[in-house]
Amino acid sequence: METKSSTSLPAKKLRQPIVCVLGHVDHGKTTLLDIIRGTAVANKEPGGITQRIAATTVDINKILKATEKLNNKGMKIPGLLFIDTPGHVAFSNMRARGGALADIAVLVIDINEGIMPQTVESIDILKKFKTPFIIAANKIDLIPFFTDVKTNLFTEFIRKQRQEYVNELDARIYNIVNKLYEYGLNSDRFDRISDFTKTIAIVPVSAKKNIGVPEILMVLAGLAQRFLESEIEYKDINGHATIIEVRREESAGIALDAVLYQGTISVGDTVAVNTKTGPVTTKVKALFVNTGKSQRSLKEVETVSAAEGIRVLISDKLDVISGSPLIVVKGNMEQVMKEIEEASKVDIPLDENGIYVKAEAIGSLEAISYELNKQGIKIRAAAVGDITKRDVMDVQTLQDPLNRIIIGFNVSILPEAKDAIESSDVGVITGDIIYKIVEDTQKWIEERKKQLSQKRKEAMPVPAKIRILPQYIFRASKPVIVGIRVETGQIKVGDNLIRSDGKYAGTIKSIRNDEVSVRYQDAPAEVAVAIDNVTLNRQIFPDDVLYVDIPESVVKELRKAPMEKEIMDTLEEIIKIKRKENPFWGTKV
Ligand SMILES: Nc1nc2c(ncn2[C@@H]2O[C@H](COP(=O)(O)OP(=O)(O)OP(=O)(O)O)[C@@H](O)[C@H]2O)c(=O)[nH]1
Repeated sequence: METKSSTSLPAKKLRQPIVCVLGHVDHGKTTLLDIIRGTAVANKEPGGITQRIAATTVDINKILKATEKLNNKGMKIPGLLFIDTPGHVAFSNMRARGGALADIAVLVIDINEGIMPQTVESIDILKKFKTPFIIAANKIDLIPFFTDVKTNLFTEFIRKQRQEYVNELDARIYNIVNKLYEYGLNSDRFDRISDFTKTIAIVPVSAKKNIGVPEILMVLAGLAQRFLESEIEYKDINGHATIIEVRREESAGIALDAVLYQGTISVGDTVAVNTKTGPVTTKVKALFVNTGKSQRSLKEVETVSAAEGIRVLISDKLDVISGSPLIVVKGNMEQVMKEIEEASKVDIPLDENGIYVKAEAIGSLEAISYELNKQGIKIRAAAVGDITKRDVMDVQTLQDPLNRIIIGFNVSILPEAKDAIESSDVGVITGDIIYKIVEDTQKWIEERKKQLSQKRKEAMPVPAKIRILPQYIFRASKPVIVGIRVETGQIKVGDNLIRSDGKYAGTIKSIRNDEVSVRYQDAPAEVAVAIDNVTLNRQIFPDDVLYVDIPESVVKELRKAPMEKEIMDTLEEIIKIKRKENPFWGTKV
């Protein structure tokens, strides 16, 4: 028998773990969330959901009741707080303590469709934030041989299914398990897991038929209190919240819908928030929370403790940035301001040669940038906000035509920017689905590369740099035939070559790419070329770097109609070579 000694620590007071639901479009995030929150009915009423604030509590008593037939002993959490906006973009926009606001997540996967692009994006984001998650394998009612059973428990439901159904279900689960393994994740059906720290739990559910929700609650609660105890310990400190939505209400002024994730907030408190012009303080005029009973009305309160969805009426008309923190100031102004600035920093690797990205909030800016980077697309600048005329004008002046593109994720194009776009060669791609934007951007870049190459063919010589590949020497003279790598620019039949000391290095007689004779070849590529008027190991050598000779007469023109950055860099290298002999080379018209 366990006896409590007088020295044992008092049990930690836990706050509700904050839960976010993520997943691919149409896999059932909203339906599942509705069932869990018990808001399915309210949601169908017009405007029903709009009256609610940011997050919904599922009380521990409700959880205990739903899971009473399962082994639900020892639940210490006061409930679960579900963020009302599902999706990985919302998830990454909601920050707290330099990480994600949500302590834990439910990744919804349509069991019949498996892993889809937004499932992968969700996994990427969950990994990045190190957020523990479980998988709701949804739509199990669409699996062949399904028999409707009047129960909400998956555990009971599965016992009453035919063997054919059980096999079909397992086959689908193993599909998911195998696919997740490719992403470096170990997973299994929740009732076959012994160590939840090492294996991600897959809970089969039907949101539509309300099967498996008790198990979802059970696994979530167990996971949270076992592995997140330090994170979800309630601390009696100044209130910390994350703003989810900023409402500008004519009569009441500015209302901030937020999730209070730590400490306490009261009417009359001074709070710090981030605005478009930097962090400022204001006062709490009024506070509201969701009422437990009706889904449609709010309750005015004097004070609230974490974790809770709150609406904060503030006393000043401020341009508050959503996704940013709201922190109660209690004689620690400097530290609070620092915390707010820290939370507003954007963490995106930038490159001076890259594209421009805009998004509605810092989190989504990072999410889209991460996915673009993953595809090798570099980013020059990233900012929060709609696409303005100024953005278009700035991008228009960039040297490299491949950088003249603006990506807008969940933002609008302002009217005057639209005119500017029409009268420029700036490409604009907007949307609200990350993988579509990434695909469209790749297409745009390919298309522009083609156009540029086409233009080059029609016009003047293009600066290019090639390297002879010593392992592909086919003939040493009359003509030299060697394999080369076109490193930058474009070579064409008839181009004269020079060495890096400026000496003549022959003329390209022919180009073969994969057994096919071509007149032009763009970088990057490896091709065979025949070079006239030189002998290998006399004027040119294996491993030599050679350049296409550019007539002085076209230098100015090339600079006026700039091409991709790497080609312009090659032009500069050629100019340097030429200037060793003639310091004024390329300065004349
Ligand atoms: N048969 C079946 N249909 C389901 C189930 N869950 C959701 N659906 C249906 O799937 C469709 C998409 O469900 P949603 O809940 O809107 O999916 P979502 O992931 O929130 O979609 P977005 O908000 O568009 O990203 C709807 O038609 C639902 O009725 C389920 O368990 N079984």
